Amino acid sequence: MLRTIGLMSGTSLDGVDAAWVETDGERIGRIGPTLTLPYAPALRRDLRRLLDIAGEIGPQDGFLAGCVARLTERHAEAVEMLREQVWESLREDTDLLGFHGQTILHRPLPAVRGRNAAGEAVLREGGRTWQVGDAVLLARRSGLSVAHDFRSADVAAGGQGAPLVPVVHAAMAAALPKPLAVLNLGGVGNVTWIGEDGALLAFDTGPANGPLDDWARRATGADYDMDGRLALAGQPDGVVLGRLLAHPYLEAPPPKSLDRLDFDRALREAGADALSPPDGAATLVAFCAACVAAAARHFPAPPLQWLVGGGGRRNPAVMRALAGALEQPVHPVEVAGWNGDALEAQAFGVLAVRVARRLPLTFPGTTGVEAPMTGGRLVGPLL
Ligand SMILES: Nc1ncnc2c1ncn2[C@@H]1O[C@H](COP(=O)(O)OP(=O)(O)OP(=O)(O)O)[C@@H](O)[C@H]1O
Ligand SMILES: CC(=O)N[C@H]1[C@@H]2OC[C@@H](O2)[C@@H](O)[C@@H]1O[C@H](C)C(=O)O
Repeated sequence: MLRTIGLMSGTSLDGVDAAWVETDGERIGRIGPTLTLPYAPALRRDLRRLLDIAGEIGPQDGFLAGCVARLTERHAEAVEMLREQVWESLREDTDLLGFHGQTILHRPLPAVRGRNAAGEAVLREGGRTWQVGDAVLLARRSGLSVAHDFRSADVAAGGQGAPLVPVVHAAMAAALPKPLAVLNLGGVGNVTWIGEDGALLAFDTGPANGPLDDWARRATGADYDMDGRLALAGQPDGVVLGRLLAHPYLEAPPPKSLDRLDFDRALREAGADALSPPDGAATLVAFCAACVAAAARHFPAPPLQWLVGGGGRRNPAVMRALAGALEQPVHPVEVAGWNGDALEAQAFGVLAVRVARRLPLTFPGTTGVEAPMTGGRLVGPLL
């Protein structure tokens, strides 16, 4: 087994999650400490701007380079701090880092020829997914090998490039009763369905906290709707919700995945901007839950239960809406003994070892690739 630190900077742009895990890429051994280092407001703002301009800039862009340097530095700090904690608690060091980086653009090839996930006609150009972060600098700063660039080989092979975590969900859920649905509610939502025979089906459900965070920021100036207070004070608007529910992404069969901004236009066109702050928040919460219910219609068989990870499980308005929209029991992943804040970071530790061992990262049932595919790249000292 290798001792890894997985590092995830998610679509919420709130900071870097880091987690220590011992693993051979297939099984999980000891699970060590985890931490989250938030980004300074200025970096958060600049990363948010990067998402808006990513389609128009190239890899040499000066603004991008400045952001990447600050982002990588924050990751290096997270590694340094976590290694200290691991040494204090376990007297262990680390062999390998799994560095996801920050997705600033995600436009995989449409799964259906000539149509994007929203059903709109598009030219079938080469697909593209872009995670930024300087793996060479992180390897130099830490003195460790770094696995990175986890998604681009899959997209180049015609896959969706996301989600990647399902194979790790399946490993963690080995002893749990199936069928099982594991839902991650980050900026975007994604679900992993695991069948009784271990079959995997995984895809992005729709927007989750992303639009809700943007809404809360405009309405209250806060980074997110703390404890769902705004949403719990409002009522979902039936007309706006009805328009959103007609979005073709919901009915489109998997494989499918989303960019953090993919629904912004649909939300504007549905008239969400005209709603009061509480009703707008309640409508976005209801839509997030309805997207998950729509996702369940693509499952081969109903799950026995839903395990929910990611920041969305901390929002009581979201959890209440999910319980109302889904037919099976909904629990935070903690009921299975998992850590819902660190799950993605832990997964990138496991995926890093899969990169090093050339084990597949993606599968026909997860990203739609034709056959199980390896991916990712390694830099730094040889293992
Ligand atoms: N107490 C809380 N009340 C309401 N919402 C919360 C709370 N805590 C976290 N959140 C939500 O969770 C979000 C962060 O979730 P998370 O860290 O899972 O996202 P991420 O990993 O960046 O996204 P992704 O999984 O899409 O990459 C916050 O932006 C916020 O919307
Ligand atoms: C392109 C990209 O970064 N996608 C993320 C995003 O955040 C949630 C959802 O959209 C998921 O598909 C994916 O992340 C998780 C970690 C994954 O790949 O499994």
